Amino acid sequence: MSSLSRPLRSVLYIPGSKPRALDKARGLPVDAIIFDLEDAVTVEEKRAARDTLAEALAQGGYGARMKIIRINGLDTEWGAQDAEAAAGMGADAILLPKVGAPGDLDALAALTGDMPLWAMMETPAGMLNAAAIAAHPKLQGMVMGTNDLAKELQVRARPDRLPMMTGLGLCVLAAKAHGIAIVDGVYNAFKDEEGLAAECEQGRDMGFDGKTLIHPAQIDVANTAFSPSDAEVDLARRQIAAFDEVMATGQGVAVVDGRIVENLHVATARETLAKVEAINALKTE
Ligand SMILES: CC(C)(COP(=O)(O)OP(=O)(O)OC[C@H]1O[C@@H](n2cnc3c(N)ncnc32)[C@H](O)[C@@H]1OP(=O)(O)O)[C@@H](O)C(=O)NCCC(=O)NCCSC(=O)C[C@H](O)C(=O)O
Ligand SMILES: [Mg+2]
Repeated sequence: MSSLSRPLRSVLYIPGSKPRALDKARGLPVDAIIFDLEDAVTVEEKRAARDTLAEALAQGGYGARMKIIRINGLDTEWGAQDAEAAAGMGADAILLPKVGAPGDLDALAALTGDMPLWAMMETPAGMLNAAAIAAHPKLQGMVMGTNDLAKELQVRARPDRLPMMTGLGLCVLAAKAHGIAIVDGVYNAFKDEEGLAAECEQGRDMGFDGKTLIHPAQIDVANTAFSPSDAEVDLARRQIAAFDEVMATGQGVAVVDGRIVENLHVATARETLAKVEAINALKTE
């Protein structure tokens, strides 16, 4: 399944250094896991985390969840060895932090061969170069790094994320223009369900495929927010049925709930139903 066709509602970071969390993740209802060797791992644990992670992945048990390994930057003492090791761990993709330009991905690809790549979008240069980064032939997905971005931009945290909007919007545009996946940044207050739900809804409305998470308590909120609601599914079915009906009479526009339905709306409706099917398929795998 390509990154675009698989559900990415909930994407959980797991520190590669924590065997208990690595084990727990085997039973968590997440769509994807980011096995982290970067910020969630202390300097002292960096090398050992690589081995701990390799063991956990060799043992398996992560089912249909997408497996992404976040390595350290290639400008660090661990990056190159992380990249070479990660390429052999059976993951679905390798995620490079702080991507500023397509050349950063070329450097990674030279170490990881045919592995699909993902990019952390979390620097001002990354925002300005988002379109060129998204166009990289090996790139299959982007992850917003809103903590690093806030630090670099020296902005204040606000519930409406206004200071982030330009960057978030540029990255969504870039990902959509190049047909790759894009996942929103983390919500740090992991015990604040209401705040998380509001931020998930904002991300969903902006076109993100899902949310990156830091704690299991955040999974249900993200899965709900990024799944089509019952009302959306019902509307999609009625739009398709109404459009089929008018088409049979030689017309190209139907009306449902007082709004026009044309072939582009039917395409969106079909995507909604396909998403539900993909989510259900994940549950049964
Ligand atoms: C935030 C935490 C440090 C909290 O940990 P802890 O105090 O252990 O939480 P709990 O006691 O509530 O944990 C309950 C059980 O859940 C397991 N657990 C906790 N977190 C995870 C997880 N992420 N994945 C899997 N399992 C998890 C615990 O092991 C407990 O299990 P059990 O003992 O069996 O009951 C901790 O949640 C944590 O470390 N989270 C990850 C932090 C992280 O990954 N940070 C880096 C990513 S964020 C980032 O870098 C984004 C980006 O780059 C940017 O710039 O924005
Ligand atoms: Mg970061």
